[in-house]
Amino acid sequence: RHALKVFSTKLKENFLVLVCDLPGDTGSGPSSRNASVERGGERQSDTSDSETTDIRRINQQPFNREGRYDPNRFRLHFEKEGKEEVEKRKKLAREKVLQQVSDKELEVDINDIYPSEKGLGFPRRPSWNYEMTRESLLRKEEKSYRDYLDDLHSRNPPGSLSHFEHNLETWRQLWRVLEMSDVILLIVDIRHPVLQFPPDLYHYITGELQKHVVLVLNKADLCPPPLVIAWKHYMASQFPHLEIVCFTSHRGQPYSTVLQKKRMRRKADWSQAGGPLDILKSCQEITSGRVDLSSWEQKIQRDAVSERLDGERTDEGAESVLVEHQSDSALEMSSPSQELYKDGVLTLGCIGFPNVGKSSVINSLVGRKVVSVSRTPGHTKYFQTYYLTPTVKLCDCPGLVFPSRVNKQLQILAGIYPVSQLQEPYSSVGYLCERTPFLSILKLKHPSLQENERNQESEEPSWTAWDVCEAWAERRGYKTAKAARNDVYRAANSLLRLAIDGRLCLCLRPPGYSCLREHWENHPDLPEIMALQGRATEEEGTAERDDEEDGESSTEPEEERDRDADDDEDGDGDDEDEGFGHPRRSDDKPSGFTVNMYNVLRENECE
Ligand SMILES: Nc1nc2c(ncn2[C@@H]2O[C@H](COP(=O)(O)OP(=O)(O)OP(=O)(O)O)[C@@H](O)[C@H]2O)c(=O)[nH]1
Repeated sequence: RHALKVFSTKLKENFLVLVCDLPGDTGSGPSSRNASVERGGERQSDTSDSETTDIRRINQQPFNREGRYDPNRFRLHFEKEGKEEVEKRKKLAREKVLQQVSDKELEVDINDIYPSEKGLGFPRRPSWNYEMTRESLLRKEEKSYRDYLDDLHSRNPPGSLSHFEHNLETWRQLWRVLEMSDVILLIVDIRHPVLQFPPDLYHYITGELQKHVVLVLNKADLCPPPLVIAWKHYMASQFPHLEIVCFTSHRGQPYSTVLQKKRMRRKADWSQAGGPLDILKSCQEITSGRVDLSSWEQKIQRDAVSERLDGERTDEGAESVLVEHQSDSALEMSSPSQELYKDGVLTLGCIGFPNVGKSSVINSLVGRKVVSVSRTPGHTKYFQTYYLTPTVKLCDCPGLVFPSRVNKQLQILAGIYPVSQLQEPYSSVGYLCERTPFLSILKLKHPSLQENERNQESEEPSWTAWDVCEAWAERRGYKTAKAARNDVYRAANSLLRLAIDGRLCLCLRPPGYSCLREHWENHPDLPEIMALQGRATEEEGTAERDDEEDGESSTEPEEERDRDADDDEDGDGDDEDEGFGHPRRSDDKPSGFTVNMYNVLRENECE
């Protein structure tokens, strides 16, 4: 920490920016996160003072090749589901015939996800003073947290709440980030922003804390531009104090195919992101001259220039950014900063659900890869601060799942749960299939049909979620090890991953979207959104570049792949010729909208 302080001071004086790892930060010090692990008495726990036997810990701490504990993984703690409920859902997935839902059902009102009368807040830090001992403060926090849970459960009958974070330590990190930040970047996935925007958090920040929230509508590349605009307007109408920014870290990418997924990982280029300048503009608006943000603006410009010159940024040319790793002791007896923009520095806090792309946003802002990126929810490293420039600091927070009334199947499709650890993936597959034209995209053959019946003109049999998984297993050749039967569990996992990655894309819509469709499809902001997505130019150039890259091997670090136990490398990588289109529903006719987003991936790409 001493070394870091020295660097921090130099940083301010000379604009010397360094990447710095704490030498002793292997978890052996008494105040490190590993100390928490030791305190917890279990090597693999990230501690929850509020743990009960009803908690399921998700994301087993992985061991790397040498079998060492990885301190950077933060585990989600969700309430265990009853065996009975899981079995019931499995049965339903085998029996219920899938029916396409109406477009109206894709429209989601935020008040249905977070009804105000259900007390769906988040746990607050209880008051404290310097007279209290550390132990008494911790006890008070635990009690307050238990009271919060009791209240929540008294207002919401069993089974009605979504999965949500039960690890008090994660909430403590949120408190700390809220305390030390001047402006909060609340990051959501544009495909379903209302699932990941807890109104209580917004009201707390803008009301009680009197701070600003910048809503980052991330992964804008996965959503048709009219829908991006419609969501932006909806959120602005519901939450008038928000600054709203659209963002993508995968700018100019065609809708991904299985092959493309690997390329995106290999070619992660953070300066390609669309949106950093808009975040800066929002912050300029908010700070209105109280912080000198010119160094940030220059950094963004330099990043853009170096990208144009080099095509690819190298570590040598790129600016490095100092990273300060906060220990858990930093979460304790600290006083909330009352003073905004202390020492002329703007502190931005990054908050969001798991998998919304927080790390990718941070990487894009920082300009080089300092945070590992993972598809596995809950992967963000523990509390870290990035000194972006002498006057701009970024604070990271682990992925947080707030309680809501969203249905669990949808929640899983929104990527909050490590798919490989799902007890029952089939009902989520059913939910997905009822909302996407899965048959035409996946080109499945019903398991009840014999090979010779394939092309016969018989009536299409009805499908259950189980049938879909079975047919997908058949198509991909997923077999169980013992009996060489179709591996439906693996198939279900694979389908869910396609959805989470946006390759079998389910986008929710704001209320009234269908009625106003034409309005959004002719909106004057469309060119702006398309430019952000990097789609204003034709995809041809990208395709050429893709071809050149064939056969290159991934440069993703080995450990990174090891850590992603959730990845289905072999499964997904097998069929490099396969791709899955942005689903086109019956009414997806872009009237008057000249660039057809849905044509970007044609259905026959699957063949
Ligand atoms: N298509 C698309 N995918 C993205 C974008 N940003 C992130 N992703 C993908 O989303 C997944 C999650 O990204 P992360 O940046 O690791 O998300 P996170 O919010 O930090 O996740 P946690 O560590 O779980 O909290 C990864 O597979 C990313 O490649 C984006 O702008 N567009």
